[in-house]
Parts: sequence; C-alpha cells; structure tokens
Amino acid sequence: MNPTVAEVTDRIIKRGRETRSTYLQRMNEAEQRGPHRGVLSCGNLAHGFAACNIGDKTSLRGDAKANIGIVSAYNDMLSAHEPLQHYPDRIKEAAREIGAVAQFAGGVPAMCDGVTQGQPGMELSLFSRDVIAMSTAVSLSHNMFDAALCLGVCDKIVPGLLIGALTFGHLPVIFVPAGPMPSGLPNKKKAEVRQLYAQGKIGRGELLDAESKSYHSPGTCTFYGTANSNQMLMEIMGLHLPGTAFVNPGTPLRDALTRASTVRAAQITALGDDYTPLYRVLDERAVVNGIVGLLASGGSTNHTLHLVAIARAAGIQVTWDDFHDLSAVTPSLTRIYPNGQADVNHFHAAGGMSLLIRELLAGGLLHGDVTTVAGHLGEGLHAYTREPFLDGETLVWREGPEESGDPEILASRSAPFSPDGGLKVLHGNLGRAVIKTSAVREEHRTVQAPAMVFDSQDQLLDAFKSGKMERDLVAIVRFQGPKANGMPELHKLTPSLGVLQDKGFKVALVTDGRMSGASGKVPAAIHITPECLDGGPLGKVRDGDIIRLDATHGILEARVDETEWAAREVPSADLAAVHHGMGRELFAPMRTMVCGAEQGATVFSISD
Ligand SMILES: O=C(O)[C@H](O)[C@@H](O)[C@H](O)[C@H](O)COP(=O)(O)O
Ligand code: SF4
Repeated sequence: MNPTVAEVTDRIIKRGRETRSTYLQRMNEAEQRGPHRGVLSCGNLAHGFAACNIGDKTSLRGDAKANIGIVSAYNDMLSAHEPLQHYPDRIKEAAREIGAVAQFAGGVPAMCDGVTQGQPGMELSLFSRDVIAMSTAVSLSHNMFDAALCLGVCDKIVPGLLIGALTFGHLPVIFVPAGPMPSGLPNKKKAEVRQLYAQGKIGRGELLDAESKSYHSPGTCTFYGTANSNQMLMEIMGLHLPGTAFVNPGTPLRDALTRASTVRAAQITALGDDYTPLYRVLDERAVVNGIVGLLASGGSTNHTLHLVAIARAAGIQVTWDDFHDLSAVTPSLTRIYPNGQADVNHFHAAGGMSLLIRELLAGGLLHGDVTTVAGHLGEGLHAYTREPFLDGETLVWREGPEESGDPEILASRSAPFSPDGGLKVLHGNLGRAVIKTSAVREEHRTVQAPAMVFDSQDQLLDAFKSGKMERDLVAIVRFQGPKANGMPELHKLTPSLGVLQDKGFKVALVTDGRMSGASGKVPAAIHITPECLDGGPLGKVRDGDIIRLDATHGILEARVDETEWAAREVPSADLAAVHHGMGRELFAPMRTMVCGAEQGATVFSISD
C-alpha cells in the first residue's frame, strides 16, 4: 500500500472515530429492528401493498421475501436520466422472476446543470443535492424494504441519493445508471464553436447546431464532468456491479446489468446469508478509494464538496488536505475531455474502469480489501478488474484487459500523463481554495495580474462583450458562495475567458463559487472559503490589486500592503435580487443553514 494512501486513511479513521462510531451504532440498531416491514402494523402493511398484484401482496404479507425499494431520479430534462423511465417495470419483472418483489418507493427531483448553466436555476443546483437526500429518505421511510436500488446519474443526484440512502445504511443499496449517450460532435469542437460565438463570429443558429450535435440523444453527456465522475465513484467505491458505469443505454448489456443489479440486491438482504448493508460498503477505505479514483481520472472539482458531504453522512470526516495529499501521490492516468480530446466512450473502449482499477490496485493506491455489492464476483475491489459481457443471453464477467487499448486516453501507471492527480489546495490571504490543473496547460498554471472584480457572472460577460477585458487579468467573481446565492457553477464564463487566454493574455478566475466538472483550460481557484458573505477576505479585493495564483506551489494571494489589507473591510452585498424568482425564495432556510465549502456545503450536520 502506498504509504501516503495508508497515512491519509489512518488519519481519516482517527479524525472521525467518534462520529463514525455513532453512525455505526445507529445502523446496527436499525439492523436489529429488521426485517423492516415486520415492525409495521397490519394497517401500515395493507396500505403499503394495497396497489400490488395478488402475487406481490402474497409475498409481502410475510417477511421472508425480499422487497426492493426503487428510488428513481427519472425525468425528461436530463438526457442521462430519460432512459430510467422504463427501468422500474424491468426491475419488478426481474424481482418477480426470483421470487422477490420490487416497489417504486419514490421519485427524487433532478436538475440538469446543462439546462440551468448560466441561468438563475443554477442557484438551486447545489441545494438540490440535499433536497434529493431528503427525498430519498422520504421514499425509504415507508420501511417496507429489505434493499434499495438508486436510479440516478448526474451531478447532485448520485451524491444526494447516496447521502439519503446512508441514513438507511442498514439496507443494501446498489446504484443503477443508464450510461453515456453515443459520441457526437467532439467536445473540443463544441468548445471551439462556443468561443467563435462568444467573439460574435457566428450566430445562434450555428451554435445551436453544434450544441445539438454534441448533446444528441438519451444518455449521459460524454465529457468527463461530475455525472461521469459519479459513475467512476460508484464503481470504485463498490456500489455498482462491476463494469456498469459506461455501458450505453438501450443496449442488451445495459438491460442485463439492470436486471442483474436487481437480482444482486435481493441476494444481499438480511433475509439471506450474504447480507451486505450500505454502511459496511461505505467506510473510510471506500472514501479514500473514491478520492484516488477521482484524482487518477481528473474528475470533477465538485467532488471536493460532494464526497466530503457523502462521507459526513457516513460519520466520516474528510478535508481538502486529504485530497491535496492524495493528489501528490496519485498519477494522472486518463485524458478525457476537458482533460483531453477523448470522451467517456473512448475511455471505456480503451479499457475503462476495469483497467483503471487494475492499474491503481497494482500501484498500491487503492484498498483492495473492501466490502462491495459484488462479493459474489470476487474478493473486494479485485472483482472490479472484471468486466461484463453477454454470452448469448447470459450475463457473465471476465477479467478486463491488462493493456490499454489507447495509451493516449488511458495510460499505465508506469507511463502516466502526470505523476500527480492535478488537484491542489491553494492558501494565502484570500482564504483556502481548490484548483484542478489537469485540464490547464503548464504555462497557464501561474498567473500574476491585476484584479477585475465582479459581483456576478453577467457583469463579467458584459465587460467581456464591451472589450474591457483585453489584457492580463485575474477575474474575481465574489458573493457566489453557498450562503450568498447557493454557490452556482460559473462555467458559462469559460468560452469568454478561453478567448482571452487564446489571445495570449494571462487569465485566471478566482471565486467562492463553483465551476463545472466540464470546465477546464482557464486556471480557476474556486470554492474559496470562508465565502465573501461570511466575511471572507476575497471580498476585500479591489480592481487593480495584484493577485498571484500559483497552482504549482499552492499559493493564492492579493499582493497588497499588509497594513492597508488589514484595514480594509469586506463590503456588504445586496443580494435581495437573487433571493427571489425561479423558486429561490423557497431556499432561504438552506442559505442560512448551509455550512462552508470545505465541510461539503451541506445543510446536514454530522453531529445530528
Ligand atoms: O459539473 C458538471 O459536470 C457540469 O455541471 C455539467 O453537468 C453541466 O451540465 C455542464 O454545464 C455541461 O457543460 P456545458 O454547459 O458546457 O454544456
Ligand atoms: S451531464 Fe450535465 S448536462 Fe448532461 S444530462 Fe447530466 S446534468 Fe445534464
């Protein structure tokens, strides 16, 4: 085992010893109270199966037959979730075939960050993760279930489903995705067309044509953003069946995996002899495996929030220094857009998750001795070096490739794209921030330039359109933290800042807001904590201050005379205009309760 991975794991275990022990005690108590529908009154139970057919009713009257609760994030707004609409019927059919039952326990809301990117709706996006967690709990609180299947893929949905399911950690839980859409217009070409539009060189018609060729059918968008980082995480944390992450929707293999996930869920309930509750799968080693997988694959910066919040829900305490220290020893093994030209379909074809896990296990960078939902397919994480295929109609697993099909997309640990994972924590007199450098060219990783201060992304775009940004600059977009306006992604700024960078200007973005997992080429110091509304020093920066962002040495600072800097006040902000409209008025309690970015920007507290 790599000594740093071992040391970080130990310190996470030590840091969370008390909260983890409280969590486990609660889960053990819940486990003892099972089988769960057995504690319901006749009235409760009759309500619970009133709408079932006679076969399911008969199965549910006793407590010997497994009942699987389906929690689904289906809607037509996310191309990644559209295929899920047909899953419940297939799951119910697969359950009945093995003498079990499946019931649709509840639906959870799901926001497409692509539809809301740059729009007011994006200011609900991060909070929607915790709403999804609560909705998952509402669904499972019927307490009719011996296991759960979570159907979801995208950004805040998988983290929300997992946080919610962790409050039912005594249940076995398997995640069931729909897979990526087939490759369309290459993501890099899409980004180039956007920059032409940002410069006024093409019209909306040409832009929409390009966007529609990139995002063209059901399935997850093919860039390596937060959604596909989620799929990687569910695999490497042992919450998918092996090889589930990147099989395309509407294929026989996809359907077979959905059915096999159903069968597996029924096999690992407390009613059988292979009981595998979620709380045993999601432990400190699984969280460290998740962070290592995120770093090795150049995954989304949003997981410096979501993985922290997920860990907290399991009583585990993770800090950005854990990410930072693991990044220093985790080689970068993939180049998937925005970290390269390839997309997740190309990554999957080059060897995908089975080869990535094989390489990281062989490098002593992953804990192999973990509990997963696929214990029947192999010991611990070693089951995940296997990949599924159809032998006629039969789903089987075989060892995945030992060599990459394309070392330009998926490298071996002996010849990585970079010796480190490209995620850094930045320190200085502006607070703590994270930056992902895996998509930033070496020559752009240090920027020292005058600040241009904005209180919204639209203000920045107006300045760009009026030609006021044609110079070296550090764009400060402040009052974008969770308490201020829900910590939106500011990915809409990427094309404009990319144009300035391509013109040869030294450009960087510094904000207490977020960027998309799909953001890349422009250096961005994000998630600054404390946020401006909490008195964070980022609020003190004025136009013209010299700002230094040095991703190599982890520095982010305003080079202002110390006495002057100490004398400056953080200005107050009039945010009334962004606290109404598009439902934002309903989220005031969450803006008040939400904790800081480094604690996961969540409204839930570990000590609850
Ligand atoms: O974190 C992420 O991965 C993003 O939120 C992603 O889900 C979002 O949809 C982007 O906005 C898509 O990229 P474009 O906006 O460039 O299409
Ligand atoms: S990846 Fe992003 S844009 Fe694509 S469906 Fe998911 S949330 Fe929407």
